[in-house]
Amino acid sequence: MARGGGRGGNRKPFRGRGRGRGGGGGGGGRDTRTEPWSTIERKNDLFESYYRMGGFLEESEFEEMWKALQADLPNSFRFTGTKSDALAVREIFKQRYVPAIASTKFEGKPVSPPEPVQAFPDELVWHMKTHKKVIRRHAPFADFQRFLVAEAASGNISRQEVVSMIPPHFLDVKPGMVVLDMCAAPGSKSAQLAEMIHGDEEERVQRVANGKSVDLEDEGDYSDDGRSTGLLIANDSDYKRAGMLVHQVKRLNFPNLIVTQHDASIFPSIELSSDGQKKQYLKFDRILADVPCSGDGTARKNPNVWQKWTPKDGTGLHNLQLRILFRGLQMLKKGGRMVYSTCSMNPVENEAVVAAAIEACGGNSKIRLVDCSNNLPNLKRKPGLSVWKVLDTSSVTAGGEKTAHMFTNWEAYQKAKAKYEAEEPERQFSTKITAGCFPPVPQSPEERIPLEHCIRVYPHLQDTGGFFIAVLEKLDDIKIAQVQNPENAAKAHRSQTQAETTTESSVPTPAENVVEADATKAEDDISDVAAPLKRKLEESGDTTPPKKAKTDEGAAVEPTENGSAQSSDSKAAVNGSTPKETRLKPENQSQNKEYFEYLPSDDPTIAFIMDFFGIDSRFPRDRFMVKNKEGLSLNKIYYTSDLAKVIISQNKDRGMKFIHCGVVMFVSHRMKDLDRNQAPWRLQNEGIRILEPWARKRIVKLENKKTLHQLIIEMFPKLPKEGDTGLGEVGDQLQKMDVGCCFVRVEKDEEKGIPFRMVLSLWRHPGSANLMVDKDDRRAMLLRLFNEKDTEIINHVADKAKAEQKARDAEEAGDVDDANDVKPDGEGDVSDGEQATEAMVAEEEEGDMKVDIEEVEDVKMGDA
Ligand SMILES: C[S@@+](CC[C@H](N)C(=O)[O-])C[C@H]1O[C@@H](n2cnc3c(N)ncnc32)[C@H](O)[C@@H]1O
Repeated sequence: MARGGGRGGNRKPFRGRGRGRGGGGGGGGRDTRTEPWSTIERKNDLFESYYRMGGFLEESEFEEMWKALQADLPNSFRFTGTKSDALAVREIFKQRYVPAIASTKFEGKPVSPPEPVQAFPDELVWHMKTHKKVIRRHAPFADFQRFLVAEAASGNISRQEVVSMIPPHFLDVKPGMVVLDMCAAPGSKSAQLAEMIHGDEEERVQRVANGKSVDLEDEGDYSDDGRSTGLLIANDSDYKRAGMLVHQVKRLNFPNLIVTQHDASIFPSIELSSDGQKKQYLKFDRILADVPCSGDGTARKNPNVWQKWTPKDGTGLHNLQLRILFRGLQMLKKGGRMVYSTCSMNPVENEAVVAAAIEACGGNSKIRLVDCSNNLPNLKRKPGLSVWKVLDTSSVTAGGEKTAHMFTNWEAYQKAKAKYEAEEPERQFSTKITAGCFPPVPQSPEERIPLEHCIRVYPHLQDTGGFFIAVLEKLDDIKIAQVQNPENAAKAHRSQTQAETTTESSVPTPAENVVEADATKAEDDISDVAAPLKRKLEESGDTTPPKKAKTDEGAAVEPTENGSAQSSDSKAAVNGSTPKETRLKPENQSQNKEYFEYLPSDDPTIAFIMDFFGIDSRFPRDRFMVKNKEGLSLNKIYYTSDLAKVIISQNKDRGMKFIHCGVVMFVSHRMKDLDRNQAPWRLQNEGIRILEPWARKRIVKLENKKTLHQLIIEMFPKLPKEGDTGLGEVGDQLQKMDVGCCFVRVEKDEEKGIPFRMVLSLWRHPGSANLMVDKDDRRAMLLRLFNEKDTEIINHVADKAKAEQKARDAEEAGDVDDANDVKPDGEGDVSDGEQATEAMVAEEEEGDMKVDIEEVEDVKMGDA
């Protein structure tokens, strides 16, 4: 992973909230409770009755599952990044913290230590029973908690739920692939996908840059001098959640990543450069649709499920889920793979959606439901369902009476509804149930969709939440006739086949499990079979239908399989009207718009920087981007991959909502008297590891752990012009170097206690040197590399400035106003905070190279 600052770097965790299955319904929506989770009664009769009577599991296993669903969820996390780095951090964890926790007692009882989750390879995923609140608050876990916080902030571990880690594993992503994550916020799965696309890029680039050959036996496309040519587009329709996604993926320092904000069900077709004749559109090798869902599989951590579960959560989302899956299948390459997942156990949101989408695409000959029993063989799972029941509640407005009904097929539902409408017209039924919510009824064995290939993960199987995964492969192009209306296509298909097969289904239905609300039965019969379900429901329990897909002004232009433009306006599709041809509207340049402007390959600033650091000519000069309207290299210069550049350049004025792309590689070190092009630029931790293999100048080799320790704990240590610097091997090299930024290269050396390779950025001042790593990351490095948690970090410049300021304040006013204290490593953007400190040093040490402090302050307010 192209992380900056070795395993330190400029990564801040997003501190906003991101719980729940955003965009989903009441059950799994955001956790908005005010009362403590431990006091919430984990009971909901309707919820329990549906899963107990629905024939999901044998009775005894159901009891086990339900008990697990009511228990607290174990803590879990995974080690992230390139495999070698992740394994190194994992070893530190295993050697230092696991034994310590194993010997800990909490409230007099031994604590069960963290354990690797066997479903995942290489012991990279761990879970622990002790509740995270206990770990956070109680002394015996303080060191472990410090480790978790520091490594999460540094991006070396991701605190993610175990089941949420599963879908990317089934997607089988290889470096070089083009991947779309349709509903990506807050981004934990996007992070996994990005890591997979990245592969072992750094090792490969180092080999190429050093004149060695790339190992061609490995899978992946490394034609770009070892760099991964792959790309991830992470999308979310929700503005705020898309913001969370940006914060999450920024930490990855991945130049092959674009964040967009679109309704996934009408995700726009992405234009590639035209070949002069007809337009080319991007098709994806892999697509993940981790769709908004009711989230009833999250009941172990989400009290809303217990308090508000209603079948309407699932039925209300079925149509949106279907449209998203269908749109994904349209955009998939022939031969490509798509994963559909939810954290709901409800078949209406799962198998029903998968079956309806396959039918809408033209059946098994077009889309194959992949049998993944050999993937993640240690994952305990249950097969997908081929038969299920649909639960609905009807209500009588006047008395507020609500009754639950279970239906086994569409025809029975329609009959029951017709009967009620005739006999009890005041009773309101859900309008959301459609034919597609019911099990498919194939007309021939060939038509049967092997829904058992879907994967159900229940809470009791490996002590997790509940989850559903289906893996689909596109075998053939979807013809225009099918590119119309997924819901109507499925409905028409089901109506026809069910009318023909209601009495004799070709899919055997286990009679003993059927609880059928059939209009041919008397009302009393319905009451009998559904007795446990028939009850008055609290008004609050039957929530309004879940949030719908946001409308999207720019509707999609769908390139059909043969390349012509064909509308896929899915709103029209849902309404049953003929889809209109609509196009992305070119967006006006507005105040809020993010600008993505590429610099020309002969840009003089780039030429200067490349020369300053001696960057090999094989490093591309045409992928640098700035984020100002004028396209000027002012404060920050970003780097993106080639494909990201093509996509951004070709589509930014077509109405596509790009909200993030690029890794900050250089930030200007402004100096008043120097031309901008001649001013030295800072290497940013975000991009340093992408550039470093190609650098031939301004490289400092750090070999001793002691020197590293000193550079971490001392900010701005003195660097005398001659004689002993006190900075070990690094001091000698710095003495021979001009003022400006440089790479500090630290090679992995287990004997010396350096567990992985690091690349850090350092500014050489006339009289001092400073690692450009902020205090939090310095502390994280001390903990990780030296197991030191209390070592003080000395900032020579800030200490001096603070003392001077204090003296002035005392002299002038007496009272010191804390708010005006010099804050050398500001709270906000790390690099900007560093810049202010560097500015102070420059002013003091660099004399005539005066830093324009006002400009630096401007940068802090909002950089272009
Ligand atoms: C289950 S969450 C995704 C979790 C995410 N994959 C992860 O692993 O962090 C579902 C997401 O879908 C988004 N969403 C809801 N409706 C959508 C739509 N029509 N198009 C795209 N995203 C949508 C929600 O904002 C929410 O962030």
